[in-house]
Amino acid sequence: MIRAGIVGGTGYTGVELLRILALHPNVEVAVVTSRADAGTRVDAAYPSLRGVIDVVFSIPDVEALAGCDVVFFATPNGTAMLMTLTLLDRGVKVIDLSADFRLKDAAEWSVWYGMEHVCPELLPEAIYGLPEVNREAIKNARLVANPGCYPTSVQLGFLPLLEKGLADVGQLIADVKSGVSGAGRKAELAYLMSETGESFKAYAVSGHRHLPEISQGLKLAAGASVNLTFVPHLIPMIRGIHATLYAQVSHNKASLEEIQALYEQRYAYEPCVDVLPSGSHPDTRNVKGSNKCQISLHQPQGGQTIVILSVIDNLVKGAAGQAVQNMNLMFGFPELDGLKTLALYP
Ligand SMILES: NC(=O)C1=CN([C@@H]2O[C@H](COP(=O)(O)OP(=O)(O)OC[C@H]3O[C@@H](n4cnc5c(N)ncnc54)[C@H](OP(=O)(O)O)[C@@H]3O)[C@@H](O)[C@H]2O)C=CC1
Ligand SMILES: CC(=O)N[C@@H](CCC(=O)OP(=O)(O)O)C(=O)O
Repeated sequence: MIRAGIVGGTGYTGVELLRILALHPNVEVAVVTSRADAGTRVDAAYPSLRGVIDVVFSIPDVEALAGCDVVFFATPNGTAMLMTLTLLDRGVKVIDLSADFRLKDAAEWSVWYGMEHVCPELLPEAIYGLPEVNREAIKNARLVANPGCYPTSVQLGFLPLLEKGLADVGQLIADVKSGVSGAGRKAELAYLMSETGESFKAYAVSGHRHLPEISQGLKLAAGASVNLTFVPHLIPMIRGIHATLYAQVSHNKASLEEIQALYEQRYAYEPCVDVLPSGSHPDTRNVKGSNKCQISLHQPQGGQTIVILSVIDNLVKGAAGQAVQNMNLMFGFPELDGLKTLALYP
């Protein structure tokens, strides 16, 4: 049994970590923090956890967290970087669900996140926690930067094409829709039901902070700089991300059948990526609550545009589930421990 700590245990990704870790065979949840709810039993705030989590919310305290084997940060950007160095020095492994360690370039991070990085010296060491790309490095990591939700769906969708040099890297488009839980549990006017319900809008079209993260990953896959247009949308549902990705693949490079075979081969041994039969239309409902990414491929009117559809649950493969997948790799546990949940339907 290892001891796990969660900083930010009352947020959506924190509670999702609790839901998954509560039934994990090798993990005892030892510390769960919340400043607002300190002193309250976790299962009083979240009665679904009665009988499986026996912890009281505490204020974030580095001494208490240092007694854990692994600490998850499910906190707003700029929080994990304040405590990570101390925890690593005390022999604790850290998995950060926020963006503090995702970008390799501290100056670029400051531009997108609007603050100075306090420990840029850790950025080279941090492993980007996308197991489908970095599985071996994750196994030996002390510090994992868990990918963002949009970046997970977009990278998994584009990777096979880019790794094989089949797509025009100057013309990539990611048109992506997220459920409202992607914005976290904060009370804000924009996320009220009466603001988001029965309506649908794009946002941050001129630049979203996930753009540099996605570009960084796609550049590594392609071995060349990429030009990506990324447009996020807020859609009136609670969980789920649907990415519609467009890539130009000239006819003399590959047919749709060859691309389908490439994706099936690339993800054949990936337990959390499921390539659907050609022509399928994945539905966010079919991955809700599970750590799966479902992908399908299309070639409208036989043209040069390949359309890739990629769906995940933003809170699971897009956050807490992927974080547990990374923890399993870091501690040598079976990769799917705690994650063998099927989607809820309907
Ligand atoms: N929601 C999603 O779909 C995804 C979110 N992420 C990222 O994961 C992180 C958490 O997201 P989410 O769960 O949605 O966020 P929430 O806003 O729902 O929750 C944030 C949590 O962090 C705690 N917190 C806030 N400020 C601090 C602080 N300064 N120090 C310590 N704890 C703090 C809060 O509790 P309290 O204030 O009581 O301490 C709360 O428990 C964010 O960085 C987010 O960007 C990543 C992928 C997907
Ligand atoms: C719908 C919505 O608002 N989504 C959030 C992104 C999700 C997120 O939490 O961002 P990180 O993965 O970088 O932590 C946003 O656009 O700000």
